[in-house]
Amino acid sequence: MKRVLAIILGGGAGTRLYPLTKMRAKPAVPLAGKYRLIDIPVSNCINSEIYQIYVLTQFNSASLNRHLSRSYTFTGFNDGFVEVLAAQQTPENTNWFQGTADAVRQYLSLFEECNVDEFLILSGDHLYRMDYSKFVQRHQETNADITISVVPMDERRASDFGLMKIDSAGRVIDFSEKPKGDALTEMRVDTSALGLTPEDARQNPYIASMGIYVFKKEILIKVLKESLERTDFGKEVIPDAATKHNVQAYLFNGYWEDIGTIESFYDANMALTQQPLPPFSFYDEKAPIYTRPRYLPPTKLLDCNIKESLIAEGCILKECSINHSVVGVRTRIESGCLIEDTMIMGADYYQPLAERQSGTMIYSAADVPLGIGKDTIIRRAIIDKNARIGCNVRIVNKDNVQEAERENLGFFIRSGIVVVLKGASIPDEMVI
Ligand SMILES: Nc1ncnc2c1ncn2[C@@H]1O[C@H](COP(=O)(O)OP(=O)(O)O[C@H]2O[C@H](CO)[C@@H](O)[C@H](O)[C@H]2O)[C@@H](O)[C@H]1O
Repeated sequence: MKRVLAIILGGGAGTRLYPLTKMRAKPAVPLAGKYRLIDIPVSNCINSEIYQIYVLTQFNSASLNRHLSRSYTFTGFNDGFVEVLAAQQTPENTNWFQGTADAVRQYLSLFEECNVDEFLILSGDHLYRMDYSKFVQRHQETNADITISVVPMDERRASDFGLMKIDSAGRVIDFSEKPKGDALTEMRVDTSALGLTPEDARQNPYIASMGIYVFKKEILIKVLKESLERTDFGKEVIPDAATKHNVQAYLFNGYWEDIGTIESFYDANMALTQQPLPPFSFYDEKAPIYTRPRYLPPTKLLDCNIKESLIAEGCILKECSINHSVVGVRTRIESGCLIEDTMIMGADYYQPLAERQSGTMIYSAADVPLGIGKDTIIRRAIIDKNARIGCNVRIVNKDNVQEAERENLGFFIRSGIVVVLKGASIPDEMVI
């Protein structure tokens, strides 16, 4: 796939995943204990032999650059790269990216210079494994101007997506972005035409866009240059293109989740612990998900009771119970803790022993040692990196709150899930 350039949409203002995006660009949000969101589309590209990859982000965080430069260094024998392009002020443009199409438009002159035939536009917040070479091949075979990857969708979630109608040759003849009410019903189709069984077609009567596209190079340039007021692919560019160009649908058969909200991100991480078969597995020798090599020591488990959980490398876990949880790199959990239905992202460094011991007499929240202190109970939470959680803390959402912003206390509650902020200190005995 030498003649394909991948452009990954790495996130706008980052409000949907806030507070995980408080201190980092969305593609740098940690996933599954040792990866970051950006590892998914980048690994899919590498496994599909696409090595020229740009990542568009609204802001350029140090952790994203560090991660990409340490993870994806291609050898000098090919022209591969993974590079971040951040929204920037220029004399011609003083605005941030106004939407997905605008983000691509602002770097169009750079993309125009690339010696490729197709642009592959991807999202930075999806969990799936896909061979893009089949997607591109289908695009070429149908001589499409644009090809949209699609999945069948059920009634409950359909209005969160761009929906389409297609003709018998797979050509998109109508596209509606996130329709509601009558407009939603109007987009119902018989998906058995896509090869679904009658039962599956009844349960999934919509064709949803995955928000990932293959564009012929000249078509992307044309549609972005012809009407500058169109700033979003799903809302404006694609619906308009469907009336003028050969826009094709490519059916993706496999697990795919948009994990761009706190709830869907949490659910996707929890689903990784599902037994016997999680819907997505990081273990696939033929198509691995890559990340940064860290050379961490093996995890130490001292008399722990662990069920249906993922434990990353370099952790030290003492006499604790962990159930249905994801525990990230370098996590330290002291004795007597109970962790359930929780994602702990881990730590970026080990705290020196002397510093941890000085924390045995805790005078302020800042003195709480890194990790999770003795006898603490955590349920249905996300604990961001480098958090310091004291002893005998309860993070259980005791009042069953759905939404709360307690930034000064070190946590948020989003969709009933407690999110402890990166680097936050939660003092001994605190109950959330
Ligand atoms: N200003 C910006 N700069 C850089 N990146 C940005 C950006 N704004 C958003 N992004 C990124 O672009 C991707 C698409 O995000 P959007 O919020 O625009 O679309 P949404 O996911 O709602 O719908 C889209 O994806 C769903 C599938 O999830 C489709 O059904 C629907 O038609 C399609 O519009 C995400 O990865 C997001 O982080």
